[in-house]
Amino acid sequence: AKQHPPFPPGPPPRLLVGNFRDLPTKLPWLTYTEWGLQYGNLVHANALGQHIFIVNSVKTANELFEKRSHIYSDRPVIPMIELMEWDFNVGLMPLGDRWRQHRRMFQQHFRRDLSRNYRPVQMKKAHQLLQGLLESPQDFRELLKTVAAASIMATVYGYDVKPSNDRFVALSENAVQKLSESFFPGAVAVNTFPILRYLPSWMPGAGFQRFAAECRQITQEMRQAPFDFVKQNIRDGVDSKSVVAKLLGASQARGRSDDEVIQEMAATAYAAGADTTVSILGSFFLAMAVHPDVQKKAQIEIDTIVGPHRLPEFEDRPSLPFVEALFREVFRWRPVLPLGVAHATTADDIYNGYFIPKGATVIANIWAMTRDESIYSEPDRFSPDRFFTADGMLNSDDTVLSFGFGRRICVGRHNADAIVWAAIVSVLSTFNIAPAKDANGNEIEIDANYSDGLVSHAQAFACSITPRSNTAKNLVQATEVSDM
Ligand code: HEM
Repeated sequence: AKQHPPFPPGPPPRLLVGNFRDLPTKLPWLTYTEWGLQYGNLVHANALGQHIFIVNSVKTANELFEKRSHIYSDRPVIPMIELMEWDFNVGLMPLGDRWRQHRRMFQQHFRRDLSRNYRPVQMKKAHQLLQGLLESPQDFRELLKTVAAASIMATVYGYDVKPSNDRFVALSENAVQKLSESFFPGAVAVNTFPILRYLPSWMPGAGFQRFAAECRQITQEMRQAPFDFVKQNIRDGVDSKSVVAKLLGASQARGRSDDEVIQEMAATAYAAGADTTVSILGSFFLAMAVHPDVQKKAQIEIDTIVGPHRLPEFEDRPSLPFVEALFREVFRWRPVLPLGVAHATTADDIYNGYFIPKGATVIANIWAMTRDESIYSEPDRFSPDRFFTADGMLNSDDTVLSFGFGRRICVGRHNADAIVWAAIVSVLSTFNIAPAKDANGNEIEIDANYSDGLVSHAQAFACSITPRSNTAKNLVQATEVSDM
């Protein structure tokens, strides 16, 4: 074998299995962050011959994923994804023409300037969230799922999701659920290190083949059903604005039939955008329930700028710096995908004298980056004030690390940014979020544990959600009337 520079430091490998047994299966980002403190900003591990690199600082992430994006933009191969026919998802695709075509299609409809077109519909969905909170505040978690699904379905398919038991949402949830089930057994290690799927003992048997066949059928239906809905609407002359309608129009104008790619792209928007949005909004509710002082400060800002007679609009955003800082802090405090989505290398590389081979899995430990004490003092504390300069101006730290890096950076981020801001500002302006009380009137302490998995969620917690005032209540009710 040819000589190469050393690998970066990491936990000492064992005979044959390497670090396989060191790989954490519970909240792995915490262990990786400890490894970072012990070994450095770039940690090397080796599981059964697969090289894994963990990037623990923003600086190293920028050096590798951004400046050397020509090397660090592939995805690790996941054979089971293909078996289930989930490989239509651009986020899981290896680099190549197919990825480029899909990514371009997303780009064309979700880039920053065009994302503005979706704002009215997103604000409307945020207002529907308010109506839901008024009617059944105890169901807020379900309502967050609805607002996330509804904003994407409206944008992509021009489809208005029903408040409950919506058939397209059920189809997609089912398919996404199957996808995450497929990550078992050994869930987290497998999510993070897809190569482990090659392990003979984990090789799926006939049961798995049946499971895969079932998945294929569901994902097929998930792509087809809402797509047919759009086609029907186009024939009826009632949809020209949804992403799918526009893509179909453009492809027809070029005399092409791109139905399949369009279906795939649309279904991916849901798979990538719904659960992630639910997670960040859940963290917002949690943060507000435990930090009444922060909530109050944001509400005072909104009251001062927007006044009591209307709800906030996107145009208010630049005038609401504290809400902006709060928005940034939610994303920092609880990054949605604490380990991002794994990248892979397409060539050998040397960084700071260390060797990173072609085909390695490279993980952005976003959790560690958001806990970096040299940038964020007392990182576990929820404090929007950290985003202000000494003279009270919003600072320039506006990169949302939660959206990932380089050529693979979240292609829906402008859309996500808008719906999350719209929901946050709308809720703050009209509701108070507080811990729930028990029968004796004592506050129930909130247990803020987070789930494992690619997308991490706050586990169920109770909170009290009440209108801030009668005026606020009236405003919420009034939006309902105008939507009818
Ligand atoms: C709060 C909401 C969201 C978060 C936190 C989030 C986060 C992420 C992250 C971490 C990645 C991987 C980046 C990397 O590889 O470095 C990603 C990729 C992606 N996201 Fe998002 N996302 C969100 C919402 C959305 C929405 C609403 C859409 C669609 C409209 C979307 C579409 C995608 C797609 C298609 C990819 C794959 C890109 C590729 O591999 O080339 N995301 N997202």
